[in-house]
Amino acid sequence: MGSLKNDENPQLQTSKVSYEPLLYVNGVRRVLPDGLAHLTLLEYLRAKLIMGHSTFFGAKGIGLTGTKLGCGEGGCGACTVMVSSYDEKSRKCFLKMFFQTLCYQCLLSTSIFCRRNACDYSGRIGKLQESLYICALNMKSLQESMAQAHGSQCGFCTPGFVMSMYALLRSSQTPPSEEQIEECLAGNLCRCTGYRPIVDAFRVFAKTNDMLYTGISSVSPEEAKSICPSTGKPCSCNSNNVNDKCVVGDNRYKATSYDEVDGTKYTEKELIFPPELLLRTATPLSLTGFGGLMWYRPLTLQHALDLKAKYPDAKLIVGNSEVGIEMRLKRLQYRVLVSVTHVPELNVLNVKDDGLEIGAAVRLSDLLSVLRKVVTERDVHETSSCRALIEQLKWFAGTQIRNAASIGGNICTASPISDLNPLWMAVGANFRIIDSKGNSRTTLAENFFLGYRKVDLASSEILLSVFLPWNKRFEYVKEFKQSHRRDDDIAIVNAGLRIHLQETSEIWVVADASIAYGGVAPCSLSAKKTKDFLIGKVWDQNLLQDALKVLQNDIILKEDAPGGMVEFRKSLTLSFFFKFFLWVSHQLDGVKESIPASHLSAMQPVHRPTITGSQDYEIMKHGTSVGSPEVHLSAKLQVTGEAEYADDIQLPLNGLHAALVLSRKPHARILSIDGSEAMSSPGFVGLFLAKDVPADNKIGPVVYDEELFATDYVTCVGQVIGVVVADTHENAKTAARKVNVKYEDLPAILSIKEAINAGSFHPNTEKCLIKGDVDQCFQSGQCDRIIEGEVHIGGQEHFYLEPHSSLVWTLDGGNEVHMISST
Ligand SMILES: NC(=O)C1=CN([C@@H]2O[C@H](COP(=O)(O)OP(=O)(O)OC[C@H]3O[C@@H](n4cnc5c(N)ncnc54)[C@H](O)[C@@H]3O)[C@@H](O)[C@H]2O)C=CC1
Ligand SMILES: O=c1[nH]c(=O)c2[nH]c(=O)[nH]c2[nH]1
Repeated sequence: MGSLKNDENPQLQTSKVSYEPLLYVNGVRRVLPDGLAHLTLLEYLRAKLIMGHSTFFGAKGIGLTGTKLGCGEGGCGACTVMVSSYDEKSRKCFLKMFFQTLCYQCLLSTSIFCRRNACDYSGRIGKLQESLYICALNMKSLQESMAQAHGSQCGFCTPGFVMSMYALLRSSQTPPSEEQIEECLAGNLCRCTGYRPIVDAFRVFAKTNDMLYTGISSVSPEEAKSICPSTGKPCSCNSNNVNDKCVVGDNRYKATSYDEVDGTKYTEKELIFPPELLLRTATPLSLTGFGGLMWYRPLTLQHALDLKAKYPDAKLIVGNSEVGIEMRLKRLQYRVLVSVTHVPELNVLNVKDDGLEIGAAVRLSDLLSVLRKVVTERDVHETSSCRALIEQLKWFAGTQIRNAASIGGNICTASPISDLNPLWMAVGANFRIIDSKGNSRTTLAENFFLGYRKVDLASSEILLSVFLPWNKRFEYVKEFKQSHRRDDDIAIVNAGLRIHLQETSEIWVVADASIAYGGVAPCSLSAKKTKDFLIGKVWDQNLLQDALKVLQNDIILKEDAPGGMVEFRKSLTLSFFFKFFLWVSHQLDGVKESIPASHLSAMQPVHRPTITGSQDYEIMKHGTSVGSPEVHLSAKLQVTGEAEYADDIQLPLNGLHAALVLSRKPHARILSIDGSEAMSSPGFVGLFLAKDVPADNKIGPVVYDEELFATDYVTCVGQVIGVVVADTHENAKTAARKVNVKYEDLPAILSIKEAINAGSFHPNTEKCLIKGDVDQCFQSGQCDRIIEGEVHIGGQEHFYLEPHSSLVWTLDGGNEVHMISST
């Protein structure tokens, strides 16, 4: 069992408390065996038997496969679980479910939940009523609504959506608004439905005019006539007759109204927090994991600092949303992890006379709540920075990440596209740093970021807190972020801008300024020349033009800057400043009058109204389901998490895992393949290459023109060269990476342009589809408009959800092969 070594904390030598890491899952008490600190909660929850790397621990897993492993990096939401926590401050012996208790389990080390109550999503509706301490009625309503509204298609993302929505409902005192529902779903991706049916399924629970669902319209009778009975919305069919075109049958899904599901019940019914966890005194923890991993959870700052002194290379973790990715996807190996989630000094949120003190382990969603409160309580001029942070946090990843990720984690990761770091720099935040001997120092955020993921922290130091000063009168702060999409996406360029103005003789003069950008350099970057230029200048239209010229030469992006889109990114830096200038000017008497009317729209924040969508279709009644919108047969299984996917099927006890050996070259000749290092890798069982394929190595859906395993040449990165088989998936992946392939590089053609120049065309180009005569059409003079130009479209990376996996077994001594595969 996990235990704190007594020499590390004398206080515990006499203590009689249990040191076992404990969690309750769906109300069932689970003690985590030691040796599993390398596992994620997802792995623990999903496994029926827990296998270590080449060691069978014999530990019993839970087998709750309703929670899915999707992207594994905190982007898709398929692994969402609900985690209940007890509010120590209010000292109430009952649980209140907060939205911030929703966590990405796949990124969190199991033991983080030792004093928390993880509520997984799995099992039938009936089963849920028994096993959950929560009011199952509303979970059931959500599931029903999701199924009936056609909100699940492949169903892989469905449990994650239901959990996000359920957490919102359980933590809301009043029915949530449509905006809140959309916000809570921003961290969940769906690849099939296009979201409309999902949002429709959940909108039932919003506090809105639910005419759509109840049929009781608030619109005038005339308007009501144009409401399509098929979609419930105004539509082109102009029908109000269920037998007309674009009309669904009587048995179409009638979504339940908020009143029908009795939305008040879930707030009335208290959640039960396991009494054992309530009474239990938190204990420091020391656990081990595979490969000599040591995982600590200190309860005091001193203990955390002692650990840092003892293990200078120890990684502090809070949300683990960065370290988890580094260890799992980037294969970085950290021997010692120190989870500082329970260190009080790192969790402070103190509103002081001169500003806000924020502990480094404070979660982003907790900061957001405090900032929202502060802006209602303090003078408006003092909270310009707070409002900028609130806006930026709204677009920072998804809610699940914001509930887990910490301020310090974001700062110390020093990502070049961090949303918050340019703001900390702009607002003049101070970072308080403490070393393992207890000496502390402060540094300006502006001076903290030294290079690519490099910060001003010695190995003996940790970030203790951030100090956010209140704003002065006529000090304005604004945030900017441009990403490919608004929700749950990383920035292309982001920025924090601050200006302090002083009024002298009816003109506004710049007293101080700070301009910081992300996404333009290896780390967040201050536009220092622009700042120097601005100070002392009069804030008017002339300043704008001159400042843009200085800025252009201040933030330099080379043509081959990593991240590409150089011209676009350069223009973003300027346009952010332009918008900032307008936004500030608009608040200044004597300046706002000079803003041309045509520029006013540039100040408006982007506002996306809540999603609406409708589908017009014709019901063709054939006496069968064909032609009518039936709930599909798997829907019930999918919404309850019972549907079994290839990855959910438990392997037989001695089942083996395979991982592919992939080409790392775009075009090369294979000179040799050496598997010796892989063979000595833990758990290795076999390596199979082209020469081992007993039949034809050629495959293809129609024409067999691809090699199963590359023989002499590879023609793209990721081409399959072979397969390694091992006792666990992790071991198979590790061994596959150790297969040493020697290549001779050959010239690679990487774009269509290069292919045209090289005359390199696909051999089957005679098979092409032609419709009409394009040249004749252009020459006919009948085209309204002819637009000419060139468009280059890059590859589109699909954000993966269901992993590609296959389960294969043989019968009859290998003569009969069975296979289940994700499609
Ligand atoms: N996976 C995802 O989808 C997303 C990940 N992120 C990342 O999540 C991070 C947010 O924080 P967490 O999850 O809490 O990070 P974490 O627990 O993974 O720690 C991140 C880094 O910060 C260091 N660190 C944390 N607290 C520290 C402290 N007090 N003193 C010194 N070093 C400290 C850690 O050692 C580690 O190197 C950000 O770095 C961001 O890059 C942000 C948004 C989305
Ligand atoms: O500062 C960040 N904001 C995000 O929205 C995000 N998303 C992500 O993966 N990393 C980060 N970092």
